[in-house]
Amino acid sequence: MNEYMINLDKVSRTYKEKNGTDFVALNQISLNVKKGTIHGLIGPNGAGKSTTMKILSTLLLPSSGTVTMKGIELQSNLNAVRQDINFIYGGERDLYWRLTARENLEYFSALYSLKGVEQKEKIKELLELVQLTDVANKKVETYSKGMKQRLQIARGLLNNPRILLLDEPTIGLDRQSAEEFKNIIRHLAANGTTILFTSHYLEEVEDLSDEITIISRGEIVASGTAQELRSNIGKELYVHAVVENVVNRKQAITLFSRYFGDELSVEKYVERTGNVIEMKVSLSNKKLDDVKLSSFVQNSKIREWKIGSPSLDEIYRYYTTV
Ligand SMILES: Nc1ncnc2c1ncn2[C@@H]1O[C@H](COP(=O)(O)OP(=O)(O)OP(=O)(O)O)[C@@H](O)[C@H]1O
Repeated sequence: MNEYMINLDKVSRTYKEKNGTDFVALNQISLNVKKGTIHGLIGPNGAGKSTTMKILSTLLLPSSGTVTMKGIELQSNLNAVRQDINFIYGGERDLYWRLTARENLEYFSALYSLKGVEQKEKIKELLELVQLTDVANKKVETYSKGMKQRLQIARGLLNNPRILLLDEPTIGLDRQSAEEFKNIIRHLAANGTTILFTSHYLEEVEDLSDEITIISRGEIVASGTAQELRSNIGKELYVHAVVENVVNRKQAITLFSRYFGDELSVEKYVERTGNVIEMKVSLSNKKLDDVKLSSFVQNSKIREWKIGSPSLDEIYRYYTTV
């Protein structure tokens, strides 16, 4: 049996631009999401996240490549796949504000042919899960953003989906509402639902995801657990230094190289503001000696430095900074 609930194999998607030319929004992306895991998809604006989510939620067909969900090839089995997936977009779309939460769920459950006792039971169960039982008979327009978003989850679970796709689900939520939302997501994954979500909140992505994929300009640039992404770029050491009075990037790198020689393996992320160069370098030598490092710091023009593992934000910038 395929352990992957979502599998994209060399999937591309092209959009026609107004001037008639083709724009490649996704370029041969391959991605696997294991059953019962939470997978975060991150990338800059325009990277192709929503396009990926739309393809998986069957709203958009890929231009080429193969999409397999729960072991079934998507393109020729749309109905079979649709039964077992659902998607939730962030923001406040997809709900009828003049209706109560219960009425919304009754309406949407009818679309899945749920009726009678079965429908009643399902709605009761979901209202409890998202903690809206007490306000179930109030109009949605009186709800806070967090409550609306929890109702969206309930809506998205009406068909007992085995795969849940969430596009920026916590957008606009305050910390506490986002926390409540994440707890529901964790609960669902623990019960076997496979979850793929996009977000621009990297802290949240790291907190929630079993695996993370970084997409940039329509291509997947990294994928794995946060730990794997970390070790891919930084081995054990990661130096963040602010270098002053250095004329250019090359000279800043030379400063590091003079001390660390071949151990200096990556110097991709460098930002310059005035005459301060902020650089993050990974060093291949895991047992970097403290004496060597402090002598380096004293003798160079480094103003601040710290050693540690790269944060997801640093990993993200490393992979998405051109
Ligand atoms: N219908 C369309 N027609 C033409 N180009 C499109 C269309 N939809 C998306 N694009 C382009 O495809 C690229 C990928 O868009 P997509 O919405 O998938 O990115 P995204 O990663 O979700 O970005 P964001 O974080 O801003 O939501 C962008 O350059 C976008 O302008």
